[in-house]
Amino acid sequence: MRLAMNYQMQQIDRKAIDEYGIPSIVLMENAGKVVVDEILKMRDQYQKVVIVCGPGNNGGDGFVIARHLYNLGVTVKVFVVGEISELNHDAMLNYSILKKLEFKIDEINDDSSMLAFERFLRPGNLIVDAIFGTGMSREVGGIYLRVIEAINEMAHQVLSVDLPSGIDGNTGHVLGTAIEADKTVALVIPKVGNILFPGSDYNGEVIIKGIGVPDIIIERVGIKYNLITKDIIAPLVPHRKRNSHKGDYGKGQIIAGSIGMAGAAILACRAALRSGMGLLKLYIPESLNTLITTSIPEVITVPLSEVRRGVIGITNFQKIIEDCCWPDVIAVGPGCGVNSEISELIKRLLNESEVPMVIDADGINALSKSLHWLENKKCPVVLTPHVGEMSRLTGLSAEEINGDPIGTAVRFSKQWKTVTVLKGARSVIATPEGEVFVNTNGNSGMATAGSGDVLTGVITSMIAQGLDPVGAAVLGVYLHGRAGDIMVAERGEHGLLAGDLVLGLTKAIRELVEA
Ligand SMILES: NC(=O)C1=CN([C@@H]2O[C@H](COP(=O)(O)OP(=O)(O)OC[C@H]3O[C@@H](n4cnc5c(N)ncnc54)[C@H](OP(=O)(O)O)[C@@H]3O)[C@@H](O)[C@H]2O)[C@@H](O)CC1
Ligand SMILES: [K+]
Repeated sequence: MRLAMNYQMQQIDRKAIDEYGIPSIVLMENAGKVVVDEILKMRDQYQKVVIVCGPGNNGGDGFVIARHLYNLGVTVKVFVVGEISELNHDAMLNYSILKKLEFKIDEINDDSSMLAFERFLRPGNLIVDAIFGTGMSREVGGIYLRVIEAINEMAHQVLSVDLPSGIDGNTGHVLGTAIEADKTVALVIPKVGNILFPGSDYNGEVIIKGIGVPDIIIERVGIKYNLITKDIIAPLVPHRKRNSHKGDYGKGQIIAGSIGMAGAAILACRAALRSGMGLLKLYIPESLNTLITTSIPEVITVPLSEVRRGVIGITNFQKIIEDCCWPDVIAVGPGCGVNSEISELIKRLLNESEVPMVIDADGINALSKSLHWLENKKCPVVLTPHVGEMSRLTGLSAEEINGDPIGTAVRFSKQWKTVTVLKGARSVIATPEGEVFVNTNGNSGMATAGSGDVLTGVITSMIAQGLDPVGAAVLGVYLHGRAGDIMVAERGEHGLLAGDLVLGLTKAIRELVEA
């Protein structure tokens, strides 16, 4: 599903209205009706609905909602923040209909009207926030700020129309203050502000509802951002034929592990095999061989001589490079440690190998000192940095990256021609062409050691099974998050281990296959 910024939503509206002749008032009517459907589903949770309207079309949606609820016999009260005379055309039209129905509509524009409004912010009243949507253009101030803060302080249940007022639909940033909604009905397609943090915390549950805009109009706007949903994921899951053998499910090569970090190698391998890879070779320092083969007998280990205890020596590189025509994919980095040997190996693999490469963890750290190596790469590269690693790659602060995760990932991918998986509570996958996929599943239990190694294993596995690097990254991130959700539902968030995610993976894949 596409994910829009405000201006793209406005382009969709304009195309629907001007080029396809769908009157704006019809779109507003549809918008109001789909929100009413959601309000009716909550019927046992309120006695009265209090609708707070702003000056634009978001407010216009609010008036439509009021009319339909009134028709259905629900007790409704309507407020306009600011001056009724400043309502825009369509909002004014719907306001006028309400007036003809002898609705009493009050303005909130001074201390006494503010006090009168606050009396409605009590238990039993559902507050509908129709103040601002995709037209938010600046920081909230004045009477708007007072209204939003009063709602946050006193209201018991709030439903936002399209976006919580005060959230920037382009970024998810809070423009001064914002409504803390329990539920948000996002219209047509979700906006970035419905999905990214901190906005996501203000949206509550997000419900996406169409309002009769044909898909072709949305496609013609050329949006490059996507929300990862099952409709994108389902076709990516590798098919398993009854009459098949392990060679049909790909061969992978993982270079991982060092003394003290053998677990990273084990987790990446388990995740790769548990998500369906046919054959896997793990290249490890020889002193880890016994430990690894006893922990995970299904993997073929290639023990390599060490330059010093637990670190693969440079003399092995020729063997790894010669072997690199064997697999369908190479992953390098989990638990390798930061050392000049691994840096040299990555440089040579980038220069000489033509199979797709997944670079994670210490591989990323090695690369961050010499990003220009990417200029000479012969293979597609997937990088999977978390915010700290992205900071090392770009020189940006964590705050700057968190403030613009999509922009950061897109700029990096375009500059270095990589598929970039910027991991976080909303992982962002960006392609060199500027396409973006945002993932929303997963939970805070997954913020645990080894979680990234599992993701590397899944993405590597999906490339081995024939997916292109972008598809593998998208499916891998989704499955990883879903595995976390499944396991947390069973065990709770606090004690989730990365190893649990490996178990969850099989369940997440099965869920998709059986759907
Ligand atoms: N277009 C369509 O066909 C459809 C749109 N739909 C609905 O419309 C919504 C978008 O409507 P919209 O474009 O009118 O913008 P909206 O969010 O109502 O606010 C704009 C108003 O707020 C004002 N304003 C902004 N920031 C402010 C601030 N900080 N403090 C004070 N004022 C501020 C701004 O003033 P201005 O910037 O012009 O000075 C302007 O007056 C969309 O989210 C969806 O709900 C649906 O009905 C389906 C059909
Ligand atoms: K709103």
